[in-house]
Amino acid sequence: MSTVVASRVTRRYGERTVLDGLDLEIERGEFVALLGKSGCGKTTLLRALAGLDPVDGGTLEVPERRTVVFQEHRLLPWWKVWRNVAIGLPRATARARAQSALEEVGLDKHADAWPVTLSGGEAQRVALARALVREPELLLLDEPFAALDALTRLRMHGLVRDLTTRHRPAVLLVTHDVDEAILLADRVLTMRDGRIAAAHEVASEARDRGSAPFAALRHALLGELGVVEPLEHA
Ligand SMILES: Nc1ncnc2c1ncn2[C@@H]1O[C@H](COP(=O)(O)OP(=O)(O)OP(=O)(O)O)[C@@H](O)[C@H]1O
Repeated sequence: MSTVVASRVTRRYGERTVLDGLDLEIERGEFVALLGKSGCGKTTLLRALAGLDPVDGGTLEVPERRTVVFQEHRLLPWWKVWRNVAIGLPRATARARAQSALEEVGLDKHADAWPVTLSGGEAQRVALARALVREPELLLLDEPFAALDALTRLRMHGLVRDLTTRHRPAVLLVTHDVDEAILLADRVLTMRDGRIAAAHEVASEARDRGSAPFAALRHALLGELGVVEPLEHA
């Protein structure tokens, strides 16, 4: 069963058509990564799915319980960490639920800290806890690791994989990082001319960075993105 069904979605900014009859389905519990050249409309699609921006045409079916993690953590500086996680939760259980979400991202000891005292990676883990505490059916990730250093990013990949395997939301990850897309997603999509141009299922062998399937998929994706020439006999 699909959690997300986008059908013939269009979005225009003035003369420019950014989404042009786009179709997309995401199954329940499926992790989908979306790649595409800068400015091709990835964030526009994600924001439409989040309900943050309208569309001009087509239909969108998305679950009520959906949350977004952005590139920047967007924690409120005047609230302690746990309160940031607990925003909008019923008061009686807020602290306990926030605490357990923070435990899941390894930050329960920071529950009473102020956001300003956290590192970039820690703040982004709090943002993840804040998203997951709501038990979303759809988790939208808009380049959430892009601003992190390489080592922290790798740790975040492991964490996100663990968390999504445990909670099983449908996930749409917008990223520029081809390796990240392959390592995290069940399916990698590329976007071009306002539509999904290609879809690749990721075989479990391809999640090994040293493997031939990883290299082949990486090359195919970079070819689709116009970064390398496609292999003639791929
Ligand atoms: N509010 C807006 N008003 C006018 N044009 C916009 C607006 N938001 C986005 N655009 C344009 O729509 C196009 C798609 O933008 P979008 O942010 O969705 O691309 P993207 O694929 O996420 O890019 P990037 O990878 O660089 O983040 C761009 O050309 C952008 O300039």
